[in-house]
Amino acid sequence: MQKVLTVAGSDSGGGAGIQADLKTMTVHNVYGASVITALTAQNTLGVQDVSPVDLDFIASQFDSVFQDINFDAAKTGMLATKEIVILTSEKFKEYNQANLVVDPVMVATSGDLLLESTAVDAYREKLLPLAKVVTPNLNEARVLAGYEPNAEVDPEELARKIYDFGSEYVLVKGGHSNIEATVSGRPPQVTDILYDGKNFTELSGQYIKTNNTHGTGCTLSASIASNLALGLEVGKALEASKQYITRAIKDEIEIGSGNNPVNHLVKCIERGEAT
Ligand SMILES: Nc1ncnc2c1ncn2[C@@H]1O[C@H](COP(=O)(O)OP(=O)(O)OP(=O)(O)O)[C@@H](O)[C@H]1O
Ligand SMILES: Cc1ncc(CO)c(N)n1
Repeated sequence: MQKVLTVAGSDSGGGAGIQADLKTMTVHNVYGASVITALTAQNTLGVQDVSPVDLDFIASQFDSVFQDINFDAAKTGMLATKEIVILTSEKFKEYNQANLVVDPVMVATSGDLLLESTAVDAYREKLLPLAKVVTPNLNEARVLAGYEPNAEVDPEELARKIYDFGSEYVLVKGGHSNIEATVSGRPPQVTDILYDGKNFTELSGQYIKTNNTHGTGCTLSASIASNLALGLEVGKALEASKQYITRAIKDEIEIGSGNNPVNHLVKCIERGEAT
């Protein structure tokens, strides 16, 4: 069985972070393991508290899993502090991890901060050079590229600037763009752009008008890592993952009274395997 590692924070509410990643890996039929970087007290309404895990203990988790298990792919999510970004980069380098997907989580859907601002340089200098794919949303892309979070910048320009930090591919996600204002007469689409240093490829899917997008980014990056582990090349992995996240958003589930999570199990349900 293919094995995938997630290095991320715990979401007690179960919609994002480690919990989203392991569910997503499971429905992709790959084995998921985890290094937990931070604990969040969180639900569909927001993040009530955050406690980063002690740095030495994060290092112990890395050594435990890497000394025993060879991972076909890995992903990072919430890394919380500059020191955790640096440690994570060092461990991936030390253990020569291939197929690394970096989701540079900075802010939760609820608006709560999940990364200290001084960690951005560590992402640029240490982690991005090790990544196969980096998957910023528009705000994260602006910050990584050195702009203000709300600056009006062409996503292709952002992708070019981020590519220069050394990842093999950059996926700038379009989930937070003003989609409805840009469509005329055709079903609204949400488009992510993939850059490989030479060409741009658009990945489009149906836009779903909903606030229930808690965990979309985590779920997408866990799906990409799973598809890479299964042997798909990057373009095909992203196409499959885009289809999966669109279906997971569309299949709304009622969990709490705030921004509900996507349905990570949608693939299972469609295959009739969930029951
Ligand atoms: N309303 C929507 N309808 C359809 N697809 C969407 C919608 N919102 C986001 N997506 C898709 O979900 C994926 C994740 O994108 P998004 O921009 O939401 O990530 P994110 O902001 O990192 O997520 P998170 O809010 O979990 O941090 C992308 O493929 C994006 O196109
Ligand atoms: C633990 C965690 N990681 C990532 C996100 C981003 O959605 C979140 N809300 N919580």
